Amino acid sequence: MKSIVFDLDGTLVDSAPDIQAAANRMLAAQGLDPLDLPTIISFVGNGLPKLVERVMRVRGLAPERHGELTQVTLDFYSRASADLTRPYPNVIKALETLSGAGFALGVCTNKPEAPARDILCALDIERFFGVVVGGDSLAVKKPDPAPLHRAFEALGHDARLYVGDSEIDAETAERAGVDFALFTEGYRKRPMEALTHAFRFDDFAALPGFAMQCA
Ligand SMILES: O=C(O)COP(=O)(O)O
Ligand SMILES: [Mg+2]
Repeated sequence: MKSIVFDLDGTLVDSAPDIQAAANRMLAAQGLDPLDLPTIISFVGNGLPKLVERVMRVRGLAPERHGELTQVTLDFYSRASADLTRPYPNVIKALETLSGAGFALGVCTNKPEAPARDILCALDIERFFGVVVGGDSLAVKKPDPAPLHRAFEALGHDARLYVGDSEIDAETAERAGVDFALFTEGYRKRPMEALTHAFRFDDFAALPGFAMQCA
């Protein structure tokens, strides 16, 4: 039976509004103007430390303060990681269908593991997942294939599918040697044709049919 691992931000959940709120609270604490949602979305993908680095660069903050301001942003985010974050339409139904059909499910995200787990719990979808690998769970992050390998190893099945929304996810799947399904409504920057994928979908209602056909 097949195992399926999901990316989190821009794939299972639209989380950018809470990420934006945390980044803007950090900026406000420095007396700086907020950033709009499209700008924040363009900074998501390589994990929270990288997002803070990008926010600092556009607001002219000294790079030496990166460690401190990453912690400030993470503290704000940890206190409110699921206030505005919602699953995309039909995500919960798809997870129910897939787990009911015997698929082993997991999460591999570049978001730090603690807020990733908090979000899954707050949205009551943690029960579907046998493993959660975060951006700080290992020494390396996606697009290094190690976090994805770790997730699939924990699920313990051979046939493998990774579901994600970004160029980072497509590259990670390619380097890990697993099939990739692209959710087209997330935070991708390049045209969907530019990303290697076995399947693409704009509605989670379409995913179980594809997964079952290749299981
Ligand atoms: O936290 C990020 O920057 C990206 O997270 P994701 O890997 O779940 O898309
Ligand atoms: Mg993503």
